[in-house]
Amino acid sequence: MADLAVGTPLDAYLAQVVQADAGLRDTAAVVTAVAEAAIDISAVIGRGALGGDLAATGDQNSDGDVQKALDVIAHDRVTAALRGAPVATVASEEATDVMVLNPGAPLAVAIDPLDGSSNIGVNMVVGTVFGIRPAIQGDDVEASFRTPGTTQLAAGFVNYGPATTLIVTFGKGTQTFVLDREQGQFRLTVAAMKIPAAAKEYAINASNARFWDPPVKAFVEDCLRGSEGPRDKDYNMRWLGSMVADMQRVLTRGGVFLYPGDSRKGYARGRLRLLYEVAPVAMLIEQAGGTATDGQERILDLVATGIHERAPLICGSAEEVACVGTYYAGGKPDAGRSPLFGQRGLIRP
Ligand SMILES: O=P(O)(O)OC[C@H]1O[C@](O)(COP(=O)(O)O)[C@@H](O)[C@@H]1O
Ligand SMILES: [Mg+2]
Ligand SMILES: [Mg+2]
Repeated sequence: MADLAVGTPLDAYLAQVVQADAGLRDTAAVVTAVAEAAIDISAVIGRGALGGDLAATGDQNSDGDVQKALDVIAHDRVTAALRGAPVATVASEEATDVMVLNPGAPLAVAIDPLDGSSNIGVNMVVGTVFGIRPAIQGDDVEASFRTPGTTQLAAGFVNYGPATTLIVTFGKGTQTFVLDREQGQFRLTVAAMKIPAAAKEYAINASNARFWDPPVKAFVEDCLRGSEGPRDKDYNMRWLGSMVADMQRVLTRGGVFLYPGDSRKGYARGRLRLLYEVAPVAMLIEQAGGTATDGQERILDLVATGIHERAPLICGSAEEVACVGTYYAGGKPDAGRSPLFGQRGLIRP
């Protein structure tokens, strides 16, 4: 693919993707559909409470989360756009079962229509996540989603932040586009995102520390010990309550994001869902030179047995993710001897 100038419109970029690989024509059409829905959703979010209470609660979704008005608005906008694209089936966070849109169409799409729902109503960053796979035809509508993340033809997310951005990959690097509101289109700003291998920033919800598995406790403990501990460097911490927001930071400046399994009821495999959050992000991260595991296994090799199945996610700068892996493999000193916290670790009995 030719180098692409900053400012290249999304449709011109997609034309080059298809020119380089005609087999991606339908996939590019799906990205166009998601981008068009995202422009609408961005306008709804940009009006805030002037457009009504976007945080108004309704029913529960299949994962037990209370749906907010914006969850449903985003779900309706994205699925309506996908109905006009070559999409056979959709697995959405906001629909209990697989949705059949266009029987016989070539693609299956997993979507988190609105990621970061706890940020709705407080003017914080939220997003839309998608992963596109070949559709497996036949009566079993879930079959297309019981394949590993390596079958994804493309993946991406939109961030409704100070700028509305689209971060996408077709398996040849990870690109960033920004919504040009005057032109009403996304335009290229980064042709190939690169995650630094080393980092000094970690993202985890520290309020769950007492529930974490010992390797995670030990890793975070050593981050807290900073240059006085085995990591031999001082860390910064971030947790934005919105996976897509944390991921744009990790993709842009490195770091390690952790949503591990923990001992809370229902959280043995963490909180994030494999098909429409973890696998799309894993493709973006790997295509930007990072790594993504569940602590031990490569995320993109995992196969979901149910469309709302959860998976732990440890991803970002390769050296940091590898370091977490050594804790899972039992290869790190017991931080319980930490001089910083005496015999009792800060977060371990
Ligand atoms: O509230 P917690 O446990 O810190 O979890 C925050 C995580 O939950 C999520 O909001 C889950 O996604 P949804 O909002 O789409 O359900 C992630 O975006 C975010 O990283
Ligand atoms: Mg989500
Ligand atoms: Mg969601």
